[in-house]
Amino acid sequence: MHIQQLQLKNYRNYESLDITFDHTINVIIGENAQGKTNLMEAIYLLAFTKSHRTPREKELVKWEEEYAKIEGRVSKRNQSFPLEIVISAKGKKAKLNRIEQKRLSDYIGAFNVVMFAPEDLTLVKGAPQIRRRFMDMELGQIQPRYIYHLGQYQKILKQRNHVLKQLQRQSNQDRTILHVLTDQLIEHAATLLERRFVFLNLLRKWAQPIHYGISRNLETLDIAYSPTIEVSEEAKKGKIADIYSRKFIDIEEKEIDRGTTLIGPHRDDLLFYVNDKDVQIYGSQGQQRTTALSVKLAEIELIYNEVGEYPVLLLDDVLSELDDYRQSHLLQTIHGKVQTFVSTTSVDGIQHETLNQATIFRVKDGKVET
Ligand SMILES: Nc1ncnc2c1ncn2[C@@H]1O[C@H](COP(=O)(O)OP(=O)(O)OP(=O)(O)O)[C@@H](O)[C@H]1O
Repeated sequence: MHIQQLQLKNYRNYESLDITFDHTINVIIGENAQGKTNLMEAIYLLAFTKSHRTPREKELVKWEEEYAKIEGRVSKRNQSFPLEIVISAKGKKAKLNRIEQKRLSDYIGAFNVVMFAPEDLTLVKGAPQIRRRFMDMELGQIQPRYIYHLGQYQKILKQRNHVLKQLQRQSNQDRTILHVLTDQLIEHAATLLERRFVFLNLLRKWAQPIHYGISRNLETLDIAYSPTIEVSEEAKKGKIADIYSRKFIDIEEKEIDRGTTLIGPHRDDLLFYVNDKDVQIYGSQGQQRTTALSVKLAEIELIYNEVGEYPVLLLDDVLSELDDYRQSHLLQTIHGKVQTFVSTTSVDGIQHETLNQATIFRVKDGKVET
């Protein structure tokens, strides 16, 4: 899969841009605050319709302008098709093949991207929501239906929390609505959990040999899912739903007392173990980095296996953060098969072979020169 062309109109600090990319490696060089990450973000946005760094879409529109437009031409399975996102005060429109898609799940998945940015180095160490977001984004792009269930789950969760808050204030109220919402929540929670278990199994399968290789055969990696209920990873939706039902009955008084939903996929986490030790607690910074890199490289293979084509890889300001050995490993893994974008302030710290193979773009004040 490749992105062949990118056109921007009033996007961040780009007034107007039209560039074509190399199918192998594209290196984007520029001083700080010139627009390198903005360019990566625009490619990411074409895949997910969302920015990787802000939930506030207004920020993406160039200051003093009314709207931003991001267009891309992508080739997948020997076919080329256009993607378009327009953001304005009226909201966001996403077009696939020039046809507006009303539901996110009809758009996401057409173009697959894996981003590795400095904040991904906190995948292991950071807060649980970073790991949940990672699972949700990756699952969403290989199984668009997952996005539908996630959206429904979040909507019902909000309503349920609202009802729990009302009951907290006046606990002798009728609980019928709470029970209806609980059943609806369980339906989607069980689907999300079942799909996360399958995803985790695949991620583990691909990440383990990669981690072993990057650590020069010194470290084994394991990844575990940490749910809020006692359930086996092999459990199917029906069984998971039963366990949730029983647990919700058990904790009903506690939930009313706290005024919030205490169990469910929105509270789950992923745990990473290196040589059987929890790497979040005991891992060195190097081990945490290696784990994050292994997981990202595993995602590339996972998408290839699920979708049948390699995704586009965006390395925003991270290549020079990796030592020579990790860089070589990464470059060997992607060589000749993954279209890659590397952004950096300087070529120092980037291996010469990478630069020899690459097309170089220079970014200055929202303009790009090749
Ligand atoms: N909505 C916007 N309208 C106009 N300019 C914007 C907007 N949002 C961000 N910018 C500008 O974009 C620039 C930042 O670009 P970007 O984040 O791509 O930097 P970068 O080249 O990746 O730099 P660094 O190496 O520091 O990460 C800043 O000058 C910022 O003021």
